[in-house]
Amino acid sequence: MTEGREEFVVVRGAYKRYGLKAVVLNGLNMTVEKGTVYAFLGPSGCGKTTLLGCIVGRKRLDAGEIRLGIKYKSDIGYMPQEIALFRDFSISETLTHFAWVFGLSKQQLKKRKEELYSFLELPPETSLISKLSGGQQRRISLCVALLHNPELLILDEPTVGVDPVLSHSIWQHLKQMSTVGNKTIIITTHSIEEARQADRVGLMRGGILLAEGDPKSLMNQYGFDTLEEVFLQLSYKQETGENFDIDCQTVKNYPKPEKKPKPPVKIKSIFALNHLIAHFLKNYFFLRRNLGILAFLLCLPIVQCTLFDLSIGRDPLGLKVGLVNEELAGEGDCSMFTNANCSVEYPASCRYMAALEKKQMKLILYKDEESARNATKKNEIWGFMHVSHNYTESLFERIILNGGASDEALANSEVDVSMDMSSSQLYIIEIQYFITRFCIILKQFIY
Ligand SMILES: Nc1ncnc2c1ncn2[C@@H]1O[C@H](COP(=O)(O)OP(=O)(O)OP(=O)(O)O)[C@@H](O)[C@H]1O
Repeated sequence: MTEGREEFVVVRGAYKRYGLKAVVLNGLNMTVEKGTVYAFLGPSGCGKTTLLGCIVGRKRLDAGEIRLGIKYKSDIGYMPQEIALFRDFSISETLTHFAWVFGLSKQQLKKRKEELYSFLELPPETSLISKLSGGQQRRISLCVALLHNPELLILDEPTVGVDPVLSHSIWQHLKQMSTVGNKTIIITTHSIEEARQADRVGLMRGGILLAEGDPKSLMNQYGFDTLEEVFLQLSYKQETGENFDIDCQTVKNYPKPEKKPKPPVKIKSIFALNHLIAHFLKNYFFLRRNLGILAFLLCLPIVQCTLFDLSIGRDPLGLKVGLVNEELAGEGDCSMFTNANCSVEYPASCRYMAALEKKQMKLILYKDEESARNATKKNEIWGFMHVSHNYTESLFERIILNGGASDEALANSEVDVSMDMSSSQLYIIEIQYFITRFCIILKQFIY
């Protein structure tokens, strides 16, 4: 520890495993001071990315503690190892989207763009991310992490695929950010040569930090001229030491706290307008380039509504329905009445039956309720209706009370008509008609 420097990232007794056996962090301790560049060195697969994921709150430790000098996720600039960019966007669209995510104003974005473009040597703004080389994409990813000038920068192998001159310039810029801007930076790298430029290095292997300190002191302490030799020496010591398991597959006494430690950072607020706009912009940029998908998305609700209406939105056709018409003494023969407009002679139940037949229901007459019920049980009909003997009378009473009614309302009125059909039967009708209609429409599409 350097005297007078504040601890900014503190990891104590960090444990993390995937599944039950693959222990990746095995009680790791690490300290990063404010305003320094910390290089995190270790062989591939030793758990560097996992630890960084826990620091930024993407992953959770099984046990241990991480303390940060910041509270919120938005104070971190994180460049993941994988290229997490929208491939369909141009560079300008990508930066505009992330500027909204970070809540930058137009002027701030313009200023940051000018600064970052000059030192990262980025391609023209209109270039599509998908058309850039791997190294160029990584530089855009780095640019995004630096965009909001965060207090803590976590960069997972930022210089992979970048030429040595640019890599040197990136390191110089990061060092300047830490000394002038008092920013704290953690970088993972495989390059021991690069790591020498850092203020402090952490050498990780087998789920723990073998050593940490400033590169020169480490080399002095172990009596070597290069960090590589220091690392080799420490690795050798670790392997020949007791209780060392190279793959960390079995760890005795793996801690099992009652609760997993909480992530070290929180989000500022669950709802933020700038995030909503960023999300909207993301979709807008995407759809602007994919007009086919836009057309499909616009048409989908129309197609869905049409299909829904065609399949279950209509009246069932050809439904066999029983009818017990007490008004006509169970005969249901309407031909003996004169069917003239406004004829008081013509029974209302006859108009009712005519209206149902117009709806293409097949009316089957039954003399009494008993026989209609039996037919329903035998599934000969879907259900039956019961028209009471004073249907016309009560209907007229109602019409007089309501001050008159149209002929159609009269015919469609359901006064005193009971329908005997269980709700499960109604559901079956709906489903049956839905399937039939759907199959018909599908057939039309196929042929
Ligand atoms: N989600 C996961 N599920 C299971 N195992 C995982 C998962 N993520 C990582 N691992 C394993 O954990 C170990 C550490 O992975 P991690 O990515 O942290 O290593 P690393 O040191 O960053 O490697 P590299 O330098 O190659 O990027 C690896 O053996 C990896 O296979």
